[in-house]
Amino acid sequence: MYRSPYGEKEWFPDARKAMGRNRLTELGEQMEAAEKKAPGDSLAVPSADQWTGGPHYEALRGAPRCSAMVSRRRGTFPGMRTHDLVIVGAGSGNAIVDDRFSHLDVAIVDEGLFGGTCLNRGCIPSKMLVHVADVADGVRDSGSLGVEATLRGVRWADVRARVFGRLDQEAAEGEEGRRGSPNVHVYKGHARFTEARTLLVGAGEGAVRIRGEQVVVAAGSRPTVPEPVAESGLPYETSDTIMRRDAPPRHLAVLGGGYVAAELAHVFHAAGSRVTVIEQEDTLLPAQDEAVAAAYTEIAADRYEVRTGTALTRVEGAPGRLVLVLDDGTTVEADTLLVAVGRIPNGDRIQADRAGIALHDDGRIVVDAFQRTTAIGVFALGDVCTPFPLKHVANREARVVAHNLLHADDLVRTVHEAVPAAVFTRPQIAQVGRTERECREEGLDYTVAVRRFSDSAYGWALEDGTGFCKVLADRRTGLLLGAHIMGPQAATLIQPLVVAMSLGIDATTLARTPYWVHPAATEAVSNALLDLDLDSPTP
Ligand SMILES: Cc1cc2nc3c(=O)[nH]c(=O)nc-3n(C[C@H](O)[C@H](O)[C@H](O)COP(=O)(O)OP(=O)(O)OC[C@H]3O[C@@H](n4cnc5c(N)ncnc54)[C@H](O)[C@@H]3O)c2cc1C
Ligand SMILES: NC(=O)c1ccc[n+]([C@@H]2O[C@H](COP(=O)([O-])OP(=O)(O)OC[C@H]3O[C@@H](n4cnc5c(N)ncnc54)[C@H](O)[C@@H]3O)[C@@H](O)[C@H]2O)c1
Repeated sequence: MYRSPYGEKEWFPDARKAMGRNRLTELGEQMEAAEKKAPGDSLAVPSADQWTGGPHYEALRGAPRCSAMVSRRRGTFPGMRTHDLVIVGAGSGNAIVDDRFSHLDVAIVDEGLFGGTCLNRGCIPSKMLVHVADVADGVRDSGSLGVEATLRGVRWADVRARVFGRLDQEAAEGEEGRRGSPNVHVYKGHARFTEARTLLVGAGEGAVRIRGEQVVVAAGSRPTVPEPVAESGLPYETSDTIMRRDAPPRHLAVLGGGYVAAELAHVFHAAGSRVTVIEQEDTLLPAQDEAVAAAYTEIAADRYEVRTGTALTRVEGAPGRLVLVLDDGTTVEADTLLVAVGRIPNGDRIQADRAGIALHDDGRIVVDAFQRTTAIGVFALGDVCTPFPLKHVANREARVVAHNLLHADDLVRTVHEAVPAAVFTRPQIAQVGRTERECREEGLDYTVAVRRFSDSAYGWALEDGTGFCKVLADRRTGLLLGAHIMGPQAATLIQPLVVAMSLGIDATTLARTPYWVHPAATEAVSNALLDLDLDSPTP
């Protein structure tokens, strides 16, 4: 008998019941043979032929019409509701359903607000607050431009009301819109699998069992809380909570020096908080290119108290008078602690094993290039599975899943090449492709060029002293390997470099073929490209 990768548990029990033992055994043997040939995570996912399009998938697609399933549809198992499609997670998962799905009976399940992390506690509120911080700091720094202006303060309560007044309304309207849709059923509650493509939503007497012919898991991720913080029993904030505070902290200690720390330290510093950032690595933003990490750490140290190369041992004190004890023997006293040390995918909260859905060691759901999990009929997308926990990636994966749900015989892949990212701090930071360290570690024959904003006319206008564009290219082909920008509007300036990397346009062609507006900040980009020392530059 076939033993699944999940131990004794049968891999697809309902299909097994519906189709009989032989076909499942055959499928299992094929998977075992594939695993022996090339072991690894990706092989835990059934091949395209096994999953869709092939004879096995056709048999499984037929499964709902088999007698066992039909009897369920007729209500042999009272309480079970069946749908053509069940989506767990109304963040990026909610974006799947459009007019193409109007012929299907769709269920959307969420235990929280529609719009998920991005709308309610992530990208959008943080960027709305960062813009306020940019304006406030712009006023503070305006003296260097010869403008006499004094910042009288940031009206936090008004800012918060404006930001969340708008976003809460968006979330509520998003849910109402779905509830009003004739083919969509909304379930509110925590969902976990009980068996293949079957979920229990909610708890206790109100719990509902639902089943999908196809299921999409878009359950996102949550902030990691390290043990010393959790065990202290003392209050702490995460990105989920801190943006909705009544007032900025007097002294905010931020544990972690990554994305969330860089953005929210900027927000609260601009709003009047004193800020201390604690990062276990030797620089802030340690995952960035070394030039960016070093430059940003220096800038941050001018504004905040920065403790790098040290980890938190324990939290003492009392609410509002926290004492963070660090492993270098020092302490930080603060009234508020923001925990910003990364996020955990929510795959561990859905009883994935009961549905035959495999997880990576880091908790992400295993998916193949078509976003298919190891369980037939179950897709995943976004933070719960992706190696790039970013909203534009979740959106792309949602588009791929939407297509693949409807076109089992013409699947499309998610391409994770040239994924850009931006840190919306002051100054902005953006990146695409490899860091210089990655180029070195991969032994690539690369060349690098750096152009400072202060070398271009627009940099003079900005009186910018810290911004730069760093580009890395393959010396022989001239193709870009990576790009890193720190400075005003870096998140926008990176885009031509993303386009070039995605479309295979070499650095010289990019610099010389299109016109670049003079005297715009983009000249720092075009000039960095022209500075590359390439073996065979195109004319
Ligand atoms: C502070 C912050 C700022 C960010 N800024 C940016 C940015 O500027 N740009 C960017 O690209 N990315 C940013 N991100 C990352 C981005 O928010 C995420 O990558 C993206 O929102 C993930 O989308 P998702 O659909 O995978 O998950 P989510 O949006 O988290 O959606 C998951 C949904 O599933 C629900 N759910 C989870 N488990 C269950 C369950 N068992 N049952 C029922 N419902 C469940 C949740 O309630 C949630 O609504 C930021 C993140 C944070 C925290
Ligand atoms: N602008 C954006 O796109 C944006 C903004 C915010 C968040 N995000 C997403 O959310 C994710 C989570 O953000 P984040 O800032 O929480 O994580 P992160 O991975 O960006 O940074 C976490 C930092 O905490 C440090 N760290 C870990 N444990 C620590 C400890 N015990 N003590 C001190 N330092 C510790 C790590 O070395 C790392 O530098 C990001 O990876 C990103 O995908 C994106």
